[in-house]
Amino acid sequence: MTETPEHVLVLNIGSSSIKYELLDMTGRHRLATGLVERIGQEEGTLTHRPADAEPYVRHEPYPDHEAGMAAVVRAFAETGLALERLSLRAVGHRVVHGGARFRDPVLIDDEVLRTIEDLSVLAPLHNPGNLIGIRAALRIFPGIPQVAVFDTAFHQTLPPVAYTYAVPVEWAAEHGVRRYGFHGTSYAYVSRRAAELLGRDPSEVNLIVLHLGNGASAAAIEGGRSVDTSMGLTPLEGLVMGTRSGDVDPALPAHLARTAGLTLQQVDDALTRRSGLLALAGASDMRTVRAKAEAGDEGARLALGVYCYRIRKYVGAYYAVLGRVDAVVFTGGVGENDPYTRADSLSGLTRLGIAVDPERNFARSPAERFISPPDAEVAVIVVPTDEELEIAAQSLALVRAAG
Ligand SMILES: Nc1ncnc2c1ncn2[C@@H]1O[C@H](COP(=O)(O)OP(=O)(O)O)[C@@H](O)[C@H]1O
Ligand SMILES: CC(=O)OP(=O)(O)O
Ligand SMILES: [Mg+2]
Repeated sequence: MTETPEHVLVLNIGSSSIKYELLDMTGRHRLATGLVERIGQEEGTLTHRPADAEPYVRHEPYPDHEAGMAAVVRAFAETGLALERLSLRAVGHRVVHGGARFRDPVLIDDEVLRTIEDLSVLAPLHNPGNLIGIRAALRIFPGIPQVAVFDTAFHQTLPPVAYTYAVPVEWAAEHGVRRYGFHGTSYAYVSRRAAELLGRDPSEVNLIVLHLGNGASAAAIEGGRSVDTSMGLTPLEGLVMGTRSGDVDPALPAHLARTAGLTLQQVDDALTRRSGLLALAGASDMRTVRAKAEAGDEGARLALGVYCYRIRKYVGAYYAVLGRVDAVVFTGGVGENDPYTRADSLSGLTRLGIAVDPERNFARSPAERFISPPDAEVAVIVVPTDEELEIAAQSLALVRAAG
């Protein structure tokens, strides 16, 4: 018997880009992936990659997300995969900030849209783009269930001691001031895969997971549930990132207002868009930073030192939080591909049972793999994340449950 294919389109939309994947969830394989870049600029680029044909590339202006989405639909049609003929089961959207409201994926309606809009102030690099994309998709795919999958949802299990800031309590009640955490879709996927690789049920394993991409965060996962994570009220707290500072003294904005005359907006903008690797090394992309460091650039060397030192501090902290750690797991573009970051950030931790085997660590491979020595007390594992597959699976499960 041949099964009816179940197609899900996944959209991960930023302020000037649309990343998408079309998955056939029956066989769990990708039919196409793609990216529209530089939306709103004079010339944009669409790169569409069908699974079984040459990439389809277009250079043309995409004045807004609607135009970008229309170009995506066209790219599918011109490469022989008309979306309307596939009868999509769902469109799954990555939404970064869901506040305390969403523990699970939801079908998008006007009220959900309003809540995502209200939360935009807490994720200014992410939610506004997510919203524009959702609205465009609602118009382009009328009648197809649209599902929001939130980065914050997986961290709704954080205990009060981990999510409470020691600040005036009315800020929490009136302004939602607490820690939320992000990259949850990635943590859900990666922690389940890590448990499988360890041959144990997720409820039995304690993990420290390091999601190191453009945005970067760490999470302590106890028995499959997130109990602490390094991002907080917004995706600015915690580790050093491409353009974000991560942890700083909270007195910094007031200090700069008094001494440099900067406005709060200017400081916020600098900490979000002009800090991190970009500030210290002059580049936000890890590959460029590594190349500069190898060429002797002192700023790039310091940036890498600060980046890895911050990760090591969080690993130590989460070891203390968990008490027992079965594995440290690396994921995200940097975590999956940069053996130097993995080695540096776990150096000096042998007393905790954490070590990286140089040969395994430097072996080039895109696959899931152990990089700790064979007899290590704590496993160190690389697990390529797949947020799109997780979003598609969660979206389909919701649509099926909704009948
Ligand atoms: N081979 C590599 N070595 C070091 N860093 C890499 C490598 N490949 C990708 N990266 C880094 O991964 C980061 C992007 O991670 P990714 O998870 O793709 O980002 P995003 O958060 O946008 O999804 C960039 O800093 C990039 O330089
Ligand atoms: C929440 C977040 O930081 O996401 P990204 O890594 O995609 O920027
Ligand atoms: Mg990512």
